[in-house]
Amino acid sequence: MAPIRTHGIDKSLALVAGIDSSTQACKVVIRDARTGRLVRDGCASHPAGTEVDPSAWWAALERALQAAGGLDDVEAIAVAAQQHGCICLDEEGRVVRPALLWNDTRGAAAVARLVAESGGADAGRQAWATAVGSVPLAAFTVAKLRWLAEQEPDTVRQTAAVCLPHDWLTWRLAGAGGIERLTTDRSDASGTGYWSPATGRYRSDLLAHALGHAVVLPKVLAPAERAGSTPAGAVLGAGCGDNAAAALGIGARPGDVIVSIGTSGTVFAVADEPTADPSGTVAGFADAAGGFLPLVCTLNAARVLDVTARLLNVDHAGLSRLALSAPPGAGGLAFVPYLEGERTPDRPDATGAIHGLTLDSATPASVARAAIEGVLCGLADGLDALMRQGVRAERVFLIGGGARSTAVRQIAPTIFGRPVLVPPAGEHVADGAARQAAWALAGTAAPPSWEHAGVEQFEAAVAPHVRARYAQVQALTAPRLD
Ligand SMILES: Nc1ncnc2c1ncn2[C@@H]1O[C@H](COP(=O)(O)OP(=O)(O)O)[C@@H](O)[C@H]1O
Ligand SMILES: O=C(CO)[C@@H](O)[C@H](O)COP(=O)(O)O
Repeated sequence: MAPIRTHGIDKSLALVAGIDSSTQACKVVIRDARTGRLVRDGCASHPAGTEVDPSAWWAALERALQAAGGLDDVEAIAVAAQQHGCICLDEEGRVVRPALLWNDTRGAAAVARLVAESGGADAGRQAWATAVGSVPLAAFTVAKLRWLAEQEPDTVRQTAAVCLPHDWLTWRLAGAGGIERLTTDRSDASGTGYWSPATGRYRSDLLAHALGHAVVLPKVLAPAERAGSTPAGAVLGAGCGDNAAAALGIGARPGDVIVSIGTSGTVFAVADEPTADPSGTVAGFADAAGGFLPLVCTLNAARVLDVTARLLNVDHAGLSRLALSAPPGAGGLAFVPYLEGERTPDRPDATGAIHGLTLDSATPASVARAAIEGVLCGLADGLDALMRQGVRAERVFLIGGGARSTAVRQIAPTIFGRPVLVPPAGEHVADGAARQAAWALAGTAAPPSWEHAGVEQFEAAVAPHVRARYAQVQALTAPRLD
């Protein structure tokens, strides 16, 4: 193993950087590699939209790094990023078209056809779950490739390599080079739809069938393996998907379930065994520590809270106050939050709805409470689906931007029917990437044990009528007009 570069200072002061290139923003934390102590941080926003030129992510990374004081004294770096995003590169490593993101639902029909080609809809779902641990939906990279094959033959002709946001940023940090130098990790590879967490191998045949020809794919690195180094000599960790990074960031262990309310809503568990759910509800992902990360993802989470606050002309604190002033169940109001279509359940063309309006329930407080309850009910359905896959849920953590909301913290246990643990507000995804960087730097068998500040536990009486009401109306939504 290469000796740790210490720049002539005490080895215990080695710094590592963790990057979270998520949907809405790029966040950087710089931490002490040994203790995990936060030294400095930075953030920069990303453009809106479901397709984004990766150069915008690079520009945001540069701004976030500058805000975080740069990398000159940093020994190792790792990048976590939004999963699934499809970046097509040509032979020279040039980006062929803007990346298609996880929340771009245009490939829904194309991927349904792809799945059905494996023996019909039901047999196809079983075949894909067996092959790659997941039934691909519009979010998956393979769905985007199939959509491109149907819609953009020129793009497909130019495409020589396909990679994900964290792969591309890591490759750029390493100074780019040829497409054969691209790397990824198990967690992000498992979101492509053409890599199997159970076998640890690509299914390049499935990719070639979707796209129409074979391409260069990033080498899949082990959790603590190095992806290379920056031109300045800092070690590059393998990087990972943002959900896997969050698990590493909060030090989750088997038996833990994490509910994240970010741009996406996710419910996922650290597990010792892979899953293969033929219904397509649970994605059978890998984690960033050598295990597995069965996951349910919804398209509508923190931004539902953003938009409801805007609708009610309040800020997030105001939304919390309003929501907590209404009773559980919001006087019969149920908010189905499918504002961007939905991934779980698979309803890409759905819109949102508010049901149960009466003269009494039509109040800002009821709308605020119903919006929060609606987001949480979708995630509670996800937790149930995980448990049907045999996942243990001994502790439930709540993280992501939405977990900063007092109302979300207090209402969550009424919906999940169990206490929820909330770590101190922070950038848990970037923290996980930083911990992975420290692991790659140390070259040890296990990641460094960083101290985690105390979690806060929220408990409340379960309100089963809220989920019952939501279940009654959840399918009653209008399709999009466009
Ligand atoms: N106090 C709060 N209450 C509710 N939502 C919040 C609060 N603070 C931030 N958010 C929302 O959380 C989201 C960002 O969460 P984050 O987990 O960082 O998302 P991502 O990783 O997808 O970029 C934004 O939509 C933001 O408006
Ligand atoms: O698609 C998924 C998981 O399968 C999303 O969780 C993305 O990884 C985006 O994450 P955020 O930007 O919401 O953190």
